[in-house]
Amino acid sequence: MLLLDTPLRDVKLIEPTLHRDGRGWFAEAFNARSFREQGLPSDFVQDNQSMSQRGVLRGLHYQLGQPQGKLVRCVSGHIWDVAVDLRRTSPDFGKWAGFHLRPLTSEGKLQMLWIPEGFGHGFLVLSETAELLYKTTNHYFPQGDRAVRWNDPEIAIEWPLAELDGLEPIVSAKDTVAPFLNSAELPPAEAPSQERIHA
Ligand SMILES: Cc1cn([C@H]2C[C@H](O)[C@@H](COP(=O)(O)OP(=O)(O)O[C@H]3O[C@@H](C)C(=O)[C@@H](O)[C@H]3O)O2)c(=O)[nH]c1=O
Repeated sequence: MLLLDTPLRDVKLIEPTLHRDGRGWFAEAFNARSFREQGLPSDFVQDNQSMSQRGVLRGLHYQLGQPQGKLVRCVSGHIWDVAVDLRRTSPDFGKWAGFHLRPLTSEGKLQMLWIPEGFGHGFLVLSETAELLYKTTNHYFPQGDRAVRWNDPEIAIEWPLAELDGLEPIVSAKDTVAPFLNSAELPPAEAPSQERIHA
């Protein structure tokens, strides 16, 4: 398994070893021991799966109280995934990075994105449909469910909207009215690792 740095500190691309043979390929998409050895969390508690149509834009989401680190994998279609650093004390606060995710990269690699607790997460679907699988380090906590506006000019994410050929992004009612970063209720300054609730 390879762990690759990205322009955002602590956000990593993960490439599990892919074993090809005459039947196709095999990979350990997640191995708790390998994750621990690389200094990554291995105690994921929830697996989420979502399917979206072309043009769907979900985000930018995060949770207060029970922050979620997310291990994101696109298992069908093509998405552009984005992480925004919402850790107030981080030198990268407010910075974003975007990643094209597909079941396999153009070089035939399996690639996942690790987004730690304290980041906002979103994605745009560029194919007719796309399915996302992601593991989380904490359970869904509806009372702490929060979003920052996907097109906040202060964050200035360069969403690849031109790839939608004129289609307007499809955004949930909740995400359409999400606050901008300057008025959003953000996670506490210190990562509350000891307060993480894995009930
Ligand atoms: C996220 C989530 C939602 N739900 C329910 C609530 C609601 O009825 C329905 C759809 O929820 P949402 O509109 O919040 O789904 P969605 O917009 O897909 O939210 C997700 O977006 C991406 C970008 C993330 O990073 C995720 O953590 C999550 O926030 O599913 C759960 O039961 N468990 C969960 O873990």
